[in-house]
Amino acid sequence: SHGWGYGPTNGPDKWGDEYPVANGPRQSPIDIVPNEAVYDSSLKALKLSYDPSNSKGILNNGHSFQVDFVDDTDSSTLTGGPISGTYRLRQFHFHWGASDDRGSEHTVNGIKFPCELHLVHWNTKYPSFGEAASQPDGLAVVGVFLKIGAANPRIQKVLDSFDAIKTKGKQTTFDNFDPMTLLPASLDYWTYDGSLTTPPLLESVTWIVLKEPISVNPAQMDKFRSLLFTGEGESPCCMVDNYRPPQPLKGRQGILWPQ
Ligand SMILES: NS(=O)(=O)c1ccc(C(=O)NCc2ccc(F)cc2)cc1
Ligand SMILES: [Zn+2]
Repeated sequence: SHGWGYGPTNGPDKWGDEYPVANGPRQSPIDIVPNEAVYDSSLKALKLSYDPSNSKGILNNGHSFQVDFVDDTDSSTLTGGPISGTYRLRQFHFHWGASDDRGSEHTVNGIKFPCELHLVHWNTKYPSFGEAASQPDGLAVVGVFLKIGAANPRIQKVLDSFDAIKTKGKQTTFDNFDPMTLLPASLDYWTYDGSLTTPPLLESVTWIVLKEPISVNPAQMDKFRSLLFTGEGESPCCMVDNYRPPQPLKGRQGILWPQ
């Protein structure tokens, strides 16, 4: 079974064999300990401005599913917060567990959430996503925790597309979706310098993790677990537990939060 994944032979503990940066100084995710967070009055409020017409398609990439956005103009951007300049939205995706007791990548005081949303943005001072991904200030990912609670009507459109992308490599159109509708009421956040949480694990991400979770109900959470890691015609393997566990802080400045 060549290629990285989340199984016993190709999972997070094995990634360092092919991607030595896995043991680098600014790896993600991490455990967030609010009481150890450092106050930083220089931080600004997050400014997210998304154009729903930029949403393009939804894809099962064999590790998660992602909703891709047109990122050839500054029409869906992230500014403010801990970053300077303008970062463009490229895609969003999720990580989740086989059961509600796990699934998130970041944890809070060691607590795992059942799911975590990542909105991936790249710094427009670089010519492309791929170029930005290799720069220390190249990417900014907004992380949002999902908890089990009331049904979330906003996420239903995403879940309703799953029948069309059940297996690895399948994609379908996904028009006019505003990712703003997936965000909680408060944009209060923790931030730290980190990495991609999947290979190539590049240390180019300014992480911005929102404090307030959004909710989904158990049936909606089960819908995530109906996707497959495997391709059509392969013996099916449920797409679950596609999360990397927390990594060592390695002396990083604790989590900063805004005023
Ligand atoms: N879970 S996460 O939010 O940290 C994350 C976000 C994006 C990617 C990604 O784009 N990978 C492909 C990729 C990576 C680098 C490149 F240069 C090109 C493609 C991986 C992980
Ligand atoms: Zn992710």
